[in-house]
Amino acid sequence: MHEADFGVAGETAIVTGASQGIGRSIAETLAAGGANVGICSREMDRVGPVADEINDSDVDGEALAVECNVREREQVEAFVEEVVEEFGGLDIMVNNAGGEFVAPFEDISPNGFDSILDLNVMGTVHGMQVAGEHMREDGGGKIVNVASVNGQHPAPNESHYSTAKAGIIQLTETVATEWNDDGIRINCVAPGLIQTPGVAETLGIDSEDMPPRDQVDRRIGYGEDIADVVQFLVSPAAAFMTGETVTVKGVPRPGNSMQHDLGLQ
Ligand SMILES: CCCCCCC/C=C/C(=O)SCCNC(=O)CCNC(=O)[C@H](O)C(C)(C)COP(=O)(O)OP(=O)(O)OC[C@H]1O[C@@H](n2cnc3c(N)ncnc32)[C@H](O)[C@@H]1OP(=O)(O)O
Ligand SMILES: NC(=O)C1=CN([C@@H]2O[C@H](COP(=O)(O)OP(=O)(O)OC[C@H]3O[C@@H](n4cnc5c(N)ncnc54)[C@H](OP(=O)(O)O)[C@@H]3O)[C@@H](O)[C@H]2O)C=CC1
Repeated sequence: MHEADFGVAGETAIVTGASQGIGRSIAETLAAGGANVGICSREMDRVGPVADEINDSDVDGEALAVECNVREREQVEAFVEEVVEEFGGLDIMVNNAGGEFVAPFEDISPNGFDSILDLNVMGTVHGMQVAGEHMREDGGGKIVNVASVNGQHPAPNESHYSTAKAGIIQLTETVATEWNDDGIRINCVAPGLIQTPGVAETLGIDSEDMPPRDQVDRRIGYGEDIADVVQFLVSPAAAFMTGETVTVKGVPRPGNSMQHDLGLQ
């Protein structure tokens, strides 16, 4: 009998942008699955407590928090090095840190457009290249990049962000073909609207009374909806998947009454 293996126990993972939101959910989920997690954000005061919470809990995985801005190559190199030294290797890299502001195309300055490309695309490039070097030396690994449905479908006032997230999808597909022989699987997750502090800040959407996860319509997503798919993608169960983008958006946009109520379709 075949039994599906979604396990990550004993592996070492890095999750960027894990002081809150989707990244925090991914880190907590992987740690609960027994992986040791290196987590970062731009401020130790914000990411440190997440590591403390994991380490004070009864999950099997341990956490190490490091202050790191993913837009700075040297900081990413130092972050990855510290995690490799602490936990003795690197098996999983989740490039989650990202963000946006919402503005019409004509109002976005060159520097504004560049800041979103730099954070989302170059932040992912740094994470992939630095982690990839360690993984190649160790005989392989798994990388998951966090894109967005905005990289797949047009939406007004998201030109910079959609361009960046579409770039992440192409980056995933292209590098997956290059690093296959190194034993590195690279996949991408494209979330729909997920309830996070960043969404509350950027879009003003804070759905406090969330329906349960087993209800697919009339709700936006939980961080755990993305974390569970990330764990699948880095697990042995996804051994035959690389270069793929998995969309996680609940009921397809035209039918999701919650997203309609929020004025998003
Ligand atoms: C139906 C399904 C739909 C799903 C939609 C889901 C969408 C969710 C997307 C998410 O990513 S959620 C998480 C979002 N959270 C955040 O993005 C955090 C909040 N944002 C920020 O912190 C910042 O905007 C940034 C993205 C991190 C950029 O930071 P940076 O430090 O690089 O920016 P600044 O130095 O402040 O500015 C650089 C440049 O950008 C211009 N700019 C900034 N904000 C705006 C704006 N609102 N409108 C126009 N331009 C803006 C700013 O003026 C600077 O340009 P110059 O003035 O120097 O030319
Ligand atoms: N929420 C949603 O609906 C969707 C989100 N996404 C994507 O999912 C990812 C996470 O989004 P979400 O959880 O909503 O975002 P949040 O804004 O809630 O959290 C973003 C996280 O990234 C960290 N971060 C931001 N910039 C940097 C940086 N330069 N270096 C290191 N860390 C950084 C923040 O930490 P700190 O501020 O402490 O540095 C924070 O931990 C992003 O890539 C986003 O684009 C995609 C589709 C939909």
